[in-house]
Amino acid sequence: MDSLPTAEICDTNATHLTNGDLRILHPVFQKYGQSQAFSGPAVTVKVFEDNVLVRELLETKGEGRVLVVDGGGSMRCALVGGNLVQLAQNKGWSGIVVNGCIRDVDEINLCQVGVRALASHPLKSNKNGTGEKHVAVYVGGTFIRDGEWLYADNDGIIVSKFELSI
Ligand SMILES: O=C([O-])CC(=O)C(=O)O
Repeated sequence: MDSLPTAEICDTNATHLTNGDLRILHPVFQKYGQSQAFSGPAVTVKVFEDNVLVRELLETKGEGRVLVVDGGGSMRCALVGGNLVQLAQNKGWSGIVVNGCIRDVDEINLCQVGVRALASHPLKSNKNGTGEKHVAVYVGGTFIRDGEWLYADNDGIIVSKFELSI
């Protein structure tokens, strides 16, 4: 999916940056997948070392949305792997942002879906189904609410209260 350039969004939305309607995530994410730029309404999920809810959401129609997974920054297992990214692609998600780790990097890098995560980790997560869907999450130093708009490209990731146009 085509996306507005994040640098241009920042240049043309100074007021929204000041009042907090537009927030820039800390530049701590690695880039995976073929898509260099993606955007869409955020769907949020908060989990810890358990990815059952992540799969449940990716099994629904993506309709160009971006799944934001707050995994609490855990460096002890992967919340998303090649199967889930393939599923996301098949269901029409435009991207996945993970405050945590992913695995199957070589497979993910062949997929069209844009993926951002802190790091890769070879271990799969627990499968107990704990966590919360559609709650406000704190990722990359900013709150992200379900339904806010997320824009990611090679310069960074920003989140906006409203859909943006230039
Ligand atoms: O199922 C998982 O836990 C994650 C994974 O490895 C995949 O998506 O391929």
